[in-house]
Amino acid sequence: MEWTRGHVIGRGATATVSIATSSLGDVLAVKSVELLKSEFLKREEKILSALSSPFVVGYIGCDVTRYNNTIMFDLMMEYARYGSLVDAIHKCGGCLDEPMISHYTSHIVHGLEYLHSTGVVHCDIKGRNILIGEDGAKISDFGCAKRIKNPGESTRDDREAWIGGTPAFMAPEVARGEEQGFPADIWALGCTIIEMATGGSPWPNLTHPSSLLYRIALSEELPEFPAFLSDKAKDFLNKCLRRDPKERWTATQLVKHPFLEELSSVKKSTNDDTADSPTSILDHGIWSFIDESETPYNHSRTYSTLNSPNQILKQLSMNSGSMVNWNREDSWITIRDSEDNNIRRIQ
Ligand SMILES: Nc1ncnc2c1ncn2[C@@H]1O[C@H](COP(=O)(O)OP(=O)(O)OP(=O)(O)O)[C@@H](O)[C@H]1O
Repeated sequence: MEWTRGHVIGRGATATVSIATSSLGDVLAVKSVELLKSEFLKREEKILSALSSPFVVGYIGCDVTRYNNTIMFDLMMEYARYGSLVDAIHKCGGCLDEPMISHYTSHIVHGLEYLHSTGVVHCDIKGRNILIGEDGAKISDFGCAKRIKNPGESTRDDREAWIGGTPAFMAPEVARGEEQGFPADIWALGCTIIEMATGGSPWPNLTHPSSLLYRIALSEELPEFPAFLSDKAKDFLNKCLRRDPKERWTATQLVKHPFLEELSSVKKSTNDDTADSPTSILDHGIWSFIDESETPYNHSRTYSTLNSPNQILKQLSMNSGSMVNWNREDSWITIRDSEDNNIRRIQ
């Protein structure tokens, strides 16, 4: 397919997204990265190309092109003209009202139900990774996603053991480096509902990466439920934000929750259709941020072999390998391991 690159519409930690037009006049979005650094985008392309749902951004194709004397790998997708859910939150004055939250949540839950039924864990659900198109919200950015081959089995291969995502949206078991399965996406969905309701982080008082990870991993706390939400909405949040992943509702259970009953027009059919330069987290001296005198939160039996929050944070770092990068944009920091494909994002 012939296509022409237009202006930039978004920049992530790894890629630049531009608008483009096809020779047939269709408008599309093209996510591009230098071919030599395209490992993550190729992996994203592999996962996205196998998906087809009205609640997931549509895959169009991929290409290798020359741009400004650089060979680029391009992932072509459906163009979501209203940008991300974060853009929608800003446009609505900084937070969404409950009917809008219910509306978008319905789409995201249906998207998760579809992904999980195909064995895909998204691993980075948050407002920035939900796009808004003509027909509603769509899950995008599969750069952290992974396939679980045998969801019912406890044995996991190396890929299934990867831990990734954005710490403010990380489930406790993920923050502890234990596992990242379907329930982790449900926790992140709960955090995204809080993001829609407040326009901010689910953990607003924790801006420091290590404090955030300590709190999520080791405390018994939950993010605060926004007071203005109805009992139905709070009950929905309560089903998502359970610290024990086994107690969280599945996406299939959540689609039937009364909080989403308002939804009438959701299509359920299958669709055929400026970041800073990355620098090493070690260069930033993250471990010097960890105050030995910081009070450890309650430890549970699951990580009894670890006797201090420092060890847990160090284990998280080791899980992410040696080539760890972070990248600030809109206050988010993304950390990736280019060798083992492990990814961390820290707010
Ligand atoms: N299909 C699309 N239609 C419209 N805008 C898009 C589309 N895809 C991405 N964008 C815009 O580009 C931004 C960056 O895209 P994306 O999150 O996929 O990149 P990324 O490099 O994986 O980001 P990060 O790793 O930092 O989350 C999005 O937040 C959104 O604003």
